[in-house]
Amino acid sequence: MASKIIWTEIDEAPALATYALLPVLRAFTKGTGIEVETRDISLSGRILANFPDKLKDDQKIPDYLAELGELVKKPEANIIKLPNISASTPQLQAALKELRSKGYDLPLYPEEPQNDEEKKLQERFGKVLGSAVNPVLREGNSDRRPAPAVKKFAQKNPHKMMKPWPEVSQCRVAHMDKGDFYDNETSLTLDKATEAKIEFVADDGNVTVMKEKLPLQAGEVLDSTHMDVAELQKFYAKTMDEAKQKGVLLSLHLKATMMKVSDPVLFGHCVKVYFKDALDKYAAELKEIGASPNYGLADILEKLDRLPADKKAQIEADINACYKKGPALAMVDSRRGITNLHVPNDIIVDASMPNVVRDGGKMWNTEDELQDTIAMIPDRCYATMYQAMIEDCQKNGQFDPATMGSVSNVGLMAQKAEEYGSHDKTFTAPAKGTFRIVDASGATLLEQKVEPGDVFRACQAKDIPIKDWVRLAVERARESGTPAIFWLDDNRAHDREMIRKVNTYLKDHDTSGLDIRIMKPVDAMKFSCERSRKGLDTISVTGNVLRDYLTDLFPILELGTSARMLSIVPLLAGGGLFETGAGGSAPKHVQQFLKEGHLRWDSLGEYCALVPSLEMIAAKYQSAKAKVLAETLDVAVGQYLENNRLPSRKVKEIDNRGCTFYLTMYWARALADQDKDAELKERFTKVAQQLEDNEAKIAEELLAAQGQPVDVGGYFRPDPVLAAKAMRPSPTLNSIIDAM
Ligand SMILES: NC(=O)C1=CN([C@@H]2O[C@H](COP(=O)(O)OP(=O)(O)OC[C@H]3O[C@@H](n4cnc5c(N)ncnc54)[C@H](OP(=O)(O)O)[C@@H]3O)[C@@H](O)[C@H]2O)C=CC1
Ligand SMILES: O=C(O)CCC(=O)C(=O)O
Ligand SMILES: [Mg+2]
Repeated sequence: MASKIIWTEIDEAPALATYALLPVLRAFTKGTGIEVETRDISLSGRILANFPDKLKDDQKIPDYLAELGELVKKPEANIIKLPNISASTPQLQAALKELRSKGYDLPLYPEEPQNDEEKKLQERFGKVLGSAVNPVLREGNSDRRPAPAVKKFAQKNPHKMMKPWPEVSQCRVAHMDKGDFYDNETSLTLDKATEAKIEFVADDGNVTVMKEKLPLQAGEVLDSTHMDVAELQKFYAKTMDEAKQKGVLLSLHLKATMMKVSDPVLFGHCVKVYFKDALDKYAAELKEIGASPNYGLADILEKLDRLPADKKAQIEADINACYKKGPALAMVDSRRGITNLHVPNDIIVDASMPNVVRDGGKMWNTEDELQDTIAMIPDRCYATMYQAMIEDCQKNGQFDPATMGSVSNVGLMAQKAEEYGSHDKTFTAPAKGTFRIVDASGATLLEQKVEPGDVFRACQAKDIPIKDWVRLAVERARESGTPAIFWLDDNRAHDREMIRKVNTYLKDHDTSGLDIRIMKPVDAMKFSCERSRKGLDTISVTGNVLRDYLTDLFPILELGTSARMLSIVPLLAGGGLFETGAGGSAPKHVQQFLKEGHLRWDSLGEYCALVPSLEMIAAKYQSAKAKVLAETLDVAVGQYLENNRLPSRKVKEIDNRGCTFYLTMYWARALADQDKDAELKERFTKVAQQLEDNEAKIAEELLAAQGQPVDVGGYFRPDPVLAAKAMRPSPTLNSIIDAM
């Protein structure tokens, strides 16, 4: 059987970086029996794969995501997964616009479907919206941590992004104290398998089936909950008053990309409350032009163009009056006047809250200065642990990356665990009534009484993944000799079921001498912060959402970016999914690249992910060559760090292309210097020599490419020829690599 690495083609900065790195990987693995194949799972690729009927033959592409979704269930899976866009509606619209302009005859996305046909079309697009990729590929739990060399490097060369916490800080996390998902949650563990359905029973007795088939396994944990939107609006209004009165910034932190059904609605309510005067006054006009607060203020402003000029001006003036009346909003881009409420995917909580901590409890104001913010995270399931960290900083000051210990994570993720698999079970209540989950016998398993507009959701966590998660936690605790803390809250219905399971499954393992505890998220956060400040490491063992949040939070503080994390998904079927870093696809990096030819993306995550991927081939196929490649790449990564070849943020200094060049040179040198494989040694002795002899020339050629705008022929679907040209601007380097 061929040993194959699948490299995912994705979006934005990591997609550009791939144009530099992949040719190197292919050249290095040539003749070793390792094949490197790509699969396009980018947003644009997924759109095209979804509409073959609308495309010419030469425009069609296969549904690679579905193919990889099958592959991850097989033992031979070995996939390098780079971060991809989880598209919010505005991102989908932008991608569609680009594709249509490139001659792909795709239908428009109906934001507000008017008939059955449009509804069907919306559903079809729904497949590519939001976090459409990760839940399909993540058929395993998550092991995210800094590689020892990376952590050591970060302590020796602490990043300079940390700002001090002020003596007096008005920063706080504001959350609801009733009516949120946390408050309303009910949960149970299935004692036997059944095929359930979700129904909505209106108070007038009318029953609507919301989800026809909900197969449930024995032993799985099933939850239901809802967000009371009247309480949510009250909460927003109250917090806005508080921010106004205290003279601090107001910010909202949600995850509208991943939580694609619930969070745009939660976001929309905030837009509605903040701009209430204007939106209420012109409700009829806004409806007519199809403007929805759920897509953010930017979308509303754009659609105003559909109105006569005087009406547009009136509405704009009224919107501006809301800014005067309300608290100052945190800005995403103060120079362009883009606020926190403009676009739902601009404030993605896992990435945005760590920046608040990093910046001393502040966000940017309209003057382009940092200012204290009240950070609204409506739901208490996850808000309170952020507040615990903020309090820790207010008491003890900023964390010190030079000395702080690491908080790594073992996350329950497999088989669409918990909230991150709830999109097809999330509904907005059409009326006053009850959502109920009914089993095959007609008995109600769980139910939620709701008011119109409330957001209902059901979540599942299957038993096999939970067992595997506990196993992985014990294994990590044993291998690292580090305390492992299960972040579970016995005040949450779901977590109570989980605690029972954890206690049961821990008994399957030898835990003697290990420090394994279960703590509430707030206490676990305090405990982990305290240890980290003392330079001690701690493993957080969490559910899917905290996995996501904590693996950005601590790495951003410790390493400057979560891109430097090792992010391994040991698949349940025995294969491996190697994610590159724990962050996203960095749209800002692309903007900078297009403007001034400097790509500040750090591919360390990609370099690091390749090591276990090659190790897996070595182990599975007894490939001595793969083993040597893995060992030498590990050495090269060490050299890359030791010699500080990380990308600069500034134009005309080393960028992604230079970084990948140095990694290449160090890797070649390590292969030349090893003695386990004579063939590789011979081959790479020459290559290493060539690269080293030409180091100055190559570095110069790479720098010379910077400083002017770059055209890669598109944002969501760049032209591969132009992108390759832009990302491989050194003829000297190219000739060495291409001759291999
Ligand atoms: N696994 C996945 O597939 C994930 C996908 N996403 C998707 O990514 C997109 C952007 O999300 P967003 O929340 O802005 O998060 P990002 O992680 O893309 O960006 C946040 C910031 O983190 C820094 N950063 C991230 N990766 C790197 C890297 N490799 N090198 C250097 N700096 C890095 C950058 O800081 P600076 O600008 O200061 O340089 C960047 O602006 C969204 O569409 C989202 O859905 C998000 C998370 C995970
Ligand atoms: O899939 C997504 O939308 C985001 C995933 C993510 O943020 C993570 O896994 O850290
Ligand atoms: Mg994340």
